[in-house]
Amino acid sequence: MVNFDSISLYLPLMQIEKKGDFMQRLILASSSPRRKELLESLRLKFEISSSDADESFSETLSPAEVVMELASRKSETVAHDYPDCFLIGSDTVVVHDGTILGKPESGQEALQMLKKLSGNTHSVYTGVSIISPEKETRFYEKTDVTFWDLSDEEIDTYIKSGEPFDKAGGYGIQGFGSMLVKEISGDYYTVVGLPVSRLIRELRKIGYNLPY
Ligand SMILES: Cc1cn([C@H]2C[C@H](O)[C@@H](COP(=O)(O)OP(=O)(O)OP(=O)(O)O)O2)c(=O)[nH]c1=O
Repeated sequence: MVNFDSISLYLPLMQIEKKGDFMQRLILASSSPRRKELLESLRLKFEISSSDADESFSETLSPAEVVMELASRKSETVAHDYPDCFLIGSDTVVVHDGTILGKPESGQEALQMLKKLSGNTHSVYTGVSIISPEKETRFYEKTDVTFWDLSDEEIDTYIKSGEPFDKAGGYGIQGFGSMLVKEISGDYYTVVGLPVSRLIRELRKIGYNLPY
């Protein structure tokens, strides 16, 4: 004799379990339009939650530690709103001659930064934190960027374009700032703010179901 009550209870549970397998939610904890575009390029479904994490850091940390620490703060800030999800936080800094350069807050600061970077090689560090339902994974990537010798006029024109102000080191390699760059060594996407090919490998390792 078949017990219909137990079947009707059992079936919906199976469906929920199966749905759960597919529906791992991916959240990008960022207000950066670049990071959104880069994650879109991976053809993954994700949601955005901007994080208002404090971005101050201790001078005793290395650049790699700084970017991973700030990336963690960003993913942790939104984690309580998204239990059981996969959350990504990321942070980028420029390092010139041992000094960490964040985003310039004025034209004067942008000028100082770009003068330092002119004719020299600097490193761009991007840290990533992924919080999965089980654990947190952190990593960073570093890319070296060499600038041409820049004239005062070039720097002035670039600052007047407005591009430096929301970008670490005061430039954007993906925009008008491309004219400043002579060569790079490392992943281009680390400079733009999200090392996507490493990210995809780390997501796979921690059990995120990729569609490919
Ligand atoms: C060097 C460089 C940086 N950047 C950007 C990447 C980052 O968005 C920004 C560094 O600031 P971040 O603090 O890393 O990021 P953010 O404030 O823009 O976004 P959120 O914290 O919400 O994720 O600089 C470029 O877009 N191009 C470049 O060539």
